[in-house]
Amino acid sequence: MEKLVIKGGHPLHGSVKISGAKNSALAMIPATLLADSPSVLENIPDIRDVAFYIEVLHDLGAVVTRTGAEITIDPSPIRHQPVLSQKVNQLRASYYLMGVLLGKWKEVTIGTPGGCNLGLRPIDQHIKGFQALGTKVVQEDGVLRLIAPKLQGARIYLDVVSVGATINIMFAAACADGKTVIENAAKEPEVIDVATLLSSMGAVIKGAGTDIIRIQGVKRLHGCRHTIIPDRIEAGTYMIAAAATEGEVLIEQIIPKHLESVSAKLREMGVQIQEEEESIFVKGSSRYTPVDIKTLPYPGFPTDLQQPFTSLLTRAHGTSLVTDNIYSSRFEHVSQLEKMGAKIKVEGRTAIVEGMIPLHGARVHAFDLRAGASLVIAALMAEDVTWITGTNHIDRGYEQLEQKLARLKAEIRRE
Ligand SMILES: CC(=O)N[C@H]1[C@@H](OP(=O)(O)OP(=O)(O)OC[C@H]2O[C@@H](n3ccc(=O)[nH]c3=O)[C@H](O)[C@@H]2O)O[C@H](CO)[C@@H](O)[C@@H]1O
Ligand SMILES: C=C(OP(=O)(O)O)C(=O)O
Repeated sequence: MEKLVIKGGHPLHGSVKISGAKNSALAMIPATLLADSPSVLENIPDIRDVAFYIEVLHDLGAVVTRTGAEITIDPSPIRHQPVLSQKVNQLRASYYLMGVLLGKWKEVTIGTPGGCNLGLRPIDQHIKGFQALGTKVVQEDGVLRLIAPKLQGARIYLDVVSVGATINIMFAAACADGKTVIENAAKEPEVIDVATLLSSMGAVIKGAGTDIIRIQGVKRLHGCRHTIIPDRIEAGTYMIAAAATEGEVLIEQIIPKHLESVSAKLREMGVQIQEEEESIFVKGSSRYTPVDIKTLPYPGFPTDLQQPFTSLLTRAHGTSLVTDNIYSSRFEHVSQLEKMGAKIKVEGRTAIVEGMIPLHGARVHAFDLRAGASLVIAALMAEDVTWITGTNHIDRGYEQLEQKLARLKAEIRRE
């Protein structure tokens, strides 16, 4: 089984360039199918989820060409057919094909989406939105069939703040007749990024980045060129890793504003954070104050950095609490961190993390993407060697992880 082998105890030093945002890319790749001419997406991250999505588009008949971090997607040869491949079940963001293909053909038959196993991940708010736009939904044997003889704009209130539902409804609404209003919409930077792409394609969208988004449907969308925003979760992971190893790292090609909640928590612990226009310099320390983390929709602390942050908290001088308000059972990393010596107790949706615990190397497994990131950070902190399996999860979301870390003077290799 493929594994990452990490010999810890080296402070990270140097600079790291952050790739394009996974969660923008995974919405934009399908979004290009809404157009009637080719689109070019720049700053596409070289990660497994993107490769998978490109394969799904190939299977549908689109022509996708890739040159470095740029992909061109020509949707014109795409055929109307059910999307039932295994790939759909392995990719959370395959749910975006619902909104896109519904917008394009007013009908879609699709397998249920996969992605990280974080406990229950319902898509009832996506469905509620499609239904409000006039869609009939039938679910049987793990397959969803959505049919809308006509998509009609509507007022939709989301019961939970959902990134996926907000974006998916924007896709269908961009092609509906009349005006749609999404209330209690997600405000994540990736939602704004996708709205910007759709606007460049000819859609009429106002309010992205606030909790009320207004979409005026249009008859046709055309191809465009768009540069994806930097991945704030990848950036946050390197910030945490720098702090955890008492390192000094310049995180480049980022939007510091997107990381305010992470910078604030690191500062509260005693990490030095210096923000520039497009970079953040992180300087670790040998003494950290314990802090409490509560994950919330943006601009709150992101759930996707909760697991990596937990590894750092094992170094704090006291006990910290980590509460995940988005995914109540996102604690698959805890049993593995315990193998490395961590003392963490999970009570409901809260992990109680004991500090001042030196971690040691062990054989551990990444059960999901960010659990993998948390184990990599723990391994960088540990004195001796750690073997991490489950690299397929880590590769879903981190471009060239071992190369980037090796450039920061980490001792890491893939076997
Ligand atoms: C591909 C992608 O962009 N993934 C991100 C996206 O996932 P995803 O879009 O799946 O996450 P959501 O924002 O939809 O989920 C937020 C919360 O709402 C709940 N919910 C969501 C939809 C729904 O119909 N019903 C419902 O109850 C979820 O179970 C969760 O508790 O946002 C999450 C929250 O920031 C991130 O962790 C993921 O990295
Ligand atoms: C949960 C995540 O991804 P996905 O929604 O694609 O499973 C993540 O990026 O941490």
